[in-house]
Amino acid sequence: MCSDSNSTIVTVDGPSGAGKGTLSQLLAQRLGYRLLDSGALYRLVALASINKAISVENASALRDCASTLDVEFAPADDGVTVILEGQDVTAAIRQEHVSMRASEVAAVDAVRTALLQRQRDFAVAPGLVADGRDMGTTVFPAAQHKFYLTASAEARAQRRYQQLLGRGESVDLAALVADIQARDQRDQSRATSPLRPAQDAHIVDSTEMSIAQVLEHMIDIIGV
Ligand SMILES: Nc1ncnc2c1ncn2[C@@H]1O[C@H](COP(=O)(O)OP(=O)(O)O)[C@@H](O)[C@H]1O
Ligand SMILES: Nc1ccn([C@@H]2O[C@H](COP(=O)(O)OP(=O)(O)O)[C@@H](O)[C@H]2O)c(=O)n1
Repeated sequence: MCSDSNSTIVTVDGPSGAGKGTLSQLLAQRLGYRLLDSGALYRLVALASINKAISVENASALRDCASTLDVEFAPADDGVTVILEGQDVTAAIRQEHVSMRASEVAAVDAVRTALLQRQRDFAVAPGLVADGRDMGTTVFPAAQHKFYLTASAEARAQRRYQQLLGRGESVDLAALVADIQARDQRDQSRATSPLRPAQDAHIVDSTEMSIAQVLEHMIDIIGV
């Protein structure tokens, strides 16, 4: 199942704005584990499909796009630089229209299948923190520690709003709430690997918790 059986896997799934990326990065640093941002892979397929004018109905072209993605994740001072076909797309893949397209291409079966082994290959010793929607259910069902991070839709939209403003993107809060609801709905209702907690996941609702509190709670559960 895992590409390296000496790898301890921690999965962090949940809806948009729940804090998965932030907490996964902090956990990976604290534990000395590698990080998989699986959402970035779906965002890359989305951006590549926009650049190549591939429609979301064209499953075979999307599959080809996903299976031939020429991507590099390069460590940087402020996180990770994402390079697609030689271009730095770190900021481009976080734009709101790319988020929406990502959830559309993520509903295409052939895209999910094409990305499966690529995600599993991230597992190396001593461990991996995997951030996404189906890490604990489909990609790493045998993971040792599974989390499902959530928060109220209002809190998640507010967090995302502040985050995008901070990056200098002009955003409309009402439109953002609608986008997040549409993505949640699409992610939860798709046929393959829908967003839902794994049976053995710890559910953490961070609506009333700070980032530091969530981190300590997760570390307590992992028991290190
Ligand atoms: N518990 C929390 N309290 C306040 N802000 C948070 C909390 N968790 C995350 N955030 C902030 O919310 C925003 C979205 O978090 P992020 O980790 O990108 O979520 P996700 O990966 O689940 O979409 C970030 O700006 C992050 O700093
Ligand atoms: N494991 C994953 C990760 C992301 N995705 C899709 O990719 C989109 C973007 O994921 P993301 O994790 O970068 O998004 P945010 O939670 O950061 O908003 C999601 O809305 C999902 O549709 C998925 O289907 N499966």
